[in-house]
Amino acid sequence: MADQDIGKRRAAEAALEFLPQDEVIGVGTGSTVNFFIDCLGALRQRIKGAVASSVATAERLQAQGIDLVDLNDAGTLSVYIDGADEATAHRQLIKGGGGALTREKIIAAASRQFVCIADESKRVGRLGAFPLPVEVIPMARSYVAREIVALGGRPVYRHGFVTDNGNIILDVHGLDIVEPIKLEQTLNNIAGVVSNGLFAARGADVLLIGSATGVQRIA
Ligand SMILES: O=C[C@H](O)[C@H](O)[C@H](O)COP(=O)(O)O
Repeated sequence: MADQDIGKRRAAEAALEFLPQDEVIGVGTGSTVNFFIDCLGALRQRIKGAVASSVATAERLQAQGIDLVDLNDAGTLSVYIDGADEATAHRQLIKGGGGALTREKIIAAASRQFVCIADESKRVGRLGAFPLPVEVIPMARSYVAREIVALGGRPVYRHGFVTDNGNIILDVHGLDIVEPIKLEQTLNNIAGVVSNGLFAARGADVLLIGSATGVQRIA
């Protein structure tokens, strides 16, 4: 197994410590979370079920025999486990490489604790080298792209990709993100933007960084 996958798996295994007893948990999307779901299968009796942040995650959870729960029926979740594309020591994140950012942000907001799992390649000093995903209502694509250019970004349309919500993604390159909370709000205020991949105002509560040598916990 490649070192990056070893790091993902170690972080995923470390997140099992945060599993509550007899409660519904939130589960994110991506290759790191897939390691977590695979471990969760053996512990499925311990939880009541899971709220999935994507169709792909829902299918993988079901394959492990884990009951799916609609967020509207779940109330506040005690814990949400998800990965990231970039993470800082302040636990601020870029997410959405897999296009699941909006449902991820909703579930994170509805959870008391957000545990982020990532391999060490995701750790950055400053956010923005990874193109920032922005989910946009299809008819607003050109308008939103122009507004993003005015902010200094270079939006690239993710061709052929439709989110689980029926929207499109603009991946924004060239942003040097000095004030992540401010930029997160500014992007959200553009008409037609559904959400963006900055998890800054509400970052992770716990960050588990896995590597070939172990897991670093940042809380
Ligand atoms: O939309 C996808 C999610 O935000 C993922 O958590 C993120 O892209 C990280 O994915 P991976 O674990 O595959 O690197």
